Amino acid sequence: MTNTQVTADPALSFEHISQVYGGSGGVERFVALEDVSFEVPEGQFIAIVGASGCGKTTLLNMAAGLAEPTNGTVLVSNKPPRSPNYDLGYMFARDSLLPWRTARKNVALPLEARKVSAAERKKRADEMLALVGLAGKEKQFPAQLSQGMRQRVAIARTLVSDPEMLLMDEPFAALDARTRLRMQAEFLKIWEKDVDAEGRTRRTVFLVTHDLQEATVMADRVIVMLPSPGRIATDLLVDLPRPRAHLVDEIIFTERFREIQHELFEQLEGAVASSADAP
Ligand SMILES: Nc1ncnc2c1ncn2[C@@H]1O[C@H](COP(=O)(O)OP(=O)(O)OP(=O)(O)O)[C@@H](O)[C@H]1O
Repeated sequence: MTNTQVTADPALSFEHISQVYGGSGGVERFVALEDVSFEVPEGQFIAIVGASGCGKTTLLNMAAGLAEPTNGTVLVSNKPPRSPNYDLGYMFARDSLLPWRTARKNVALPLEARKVSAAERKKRADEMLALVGLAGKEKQFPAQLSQGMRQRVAIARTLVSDPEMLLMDEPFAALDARTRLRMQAEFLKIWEKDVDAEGRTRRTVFLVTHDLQEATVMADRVIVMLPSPGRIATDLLVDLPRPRAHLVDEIIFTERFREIQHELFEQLEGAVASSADAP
């Protein structure tokens, strides 16, 4: 089940990436990433899991054009990453909504940067809010919404500009377990519906998470990383049915789900054990 898929035209590619901090001026040398290579085909949902400090966010920042590797090449749609890149959508743990803006105006924010007209912004923001089940809440401020609702506003904002790729860093980490599972299902419902003429999902997703269940429930493929130095331990295809948004509550109790969790957990545990053994 190890994934060795290489496509002619990947949405995202990391080639022999290393990231080294310090090593001069008395600052101790620290290898954050060592020879990390993988490609993400267009439309794939990939999750990166691993212990704290193994370089997950650094990889995401490289894709966003916010960090440059010490060595190696990162390509986004076959081009060097750039920032800002309006073809990318971002989602983080904290919903990062602006408290002084209504739900509608928060969702419309990425469209302002693109100079979309006010009327069109309102129309598209309201459509997205309806899609995430928040019709009628357009004029509410974040403080007037529940945490789950605020996260839905954040999903709507991420998708409103129709980005080709989504970069998500612990997007549901701030939610309680029940709400998290519901938001994962709601996100999948929208993402799985968004297909091309051949029925393939259109949008590539790069998800960084600590949560093995979240990775397995949502992704097509999971990469487990080891820390010190950050490197790939395993690369696993998740052969659970798609679409699975409507199955999320059942899938987590299936035998196959448990097997995948077990395999990922063993890799992660191995990582923890090997770093504990290190001098
Ligand atoms: N500017 C920097 N200078 C020195 N070390 C850094 C710098 N940025 C990141 N690091 C180190 O690089 C390693 C990887 O960081 P990164 O944030 O990518 O890890 P992560 O896997 O996302 O961790 P977490 O799950 O805790 O968010 C960490 O050990 C971090 O301390």
